Amino acid sequence: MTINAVLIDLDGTLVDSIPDLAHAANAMRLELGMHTLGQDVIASFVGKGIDNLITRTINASLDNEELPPEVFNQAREIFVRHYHLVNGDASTVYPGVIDGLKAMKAQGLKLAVVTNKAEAFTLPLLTQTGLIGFFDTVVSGDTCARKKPHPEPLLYACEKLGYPPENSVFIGDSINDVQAAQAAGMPVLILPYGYNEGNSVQTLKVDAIIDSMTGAAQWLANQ
Ligand SMILES: O=C(O)COP(=O)(O)O
Ligand SMILES: [Mg+2]
Repeated sequence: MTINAVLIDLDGTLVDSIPDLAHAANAMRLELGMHTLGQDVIASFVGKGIDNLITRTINASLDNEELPPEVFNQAREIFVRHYHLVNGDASTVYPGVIDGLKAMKAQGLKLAVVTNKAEAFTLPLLTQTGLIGFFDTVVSGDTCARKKPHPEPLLYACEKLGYPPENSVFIGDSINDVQAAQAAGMPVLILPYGYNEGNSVQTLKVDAIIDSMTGAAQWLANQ
């Protein structure tokens, strides 16, 4: 297998962004007169983009039952206002990420971020964490018409990098990444420390579960 391009998820794979997401989600609940939720509960709501996180946080449930439009729009305005204020402040780059990305670059691989996070939050977070310089392209949750688990953003990233899915790999942390990669026809590696909507990654059928980005770089070097 010849691998030329690596597509990488952001939240739960490159950056632990839960403290800031949970802060904004709870600030939204407080402004709406609701009690706060635990950070681990909010972490289980992350994965399908911000609109989904807002709905799940208001419902205090993963089931994502649709909110009346006026409730959703008010909640979204509050969440976005708070998340813009704190995005990146308490988020940290996971151990092994910088060395792993350096090793992938040294192997001559092209790198892309493919995240469900909206671009208005993705680019500042990648800039603030110093990660942006590693990537040849960034595909955010609102870059294409559809998000992961749809394959469209992955296929778009492949096109931008100039390599087909057969010569690309996806590295992520959740079922949304696995389904998108498999629908796009590319191998998928999973890192177990992120957020998989509250489920163990051991349940996912993937090419490999690898403990860090340096391990992923090693796996790529062995292909
Ligand atoms: O925004 C989300 O829900 C998750 O973002 P991710 O695709 O980078 O994990
Ligand atoms: Mg993720």
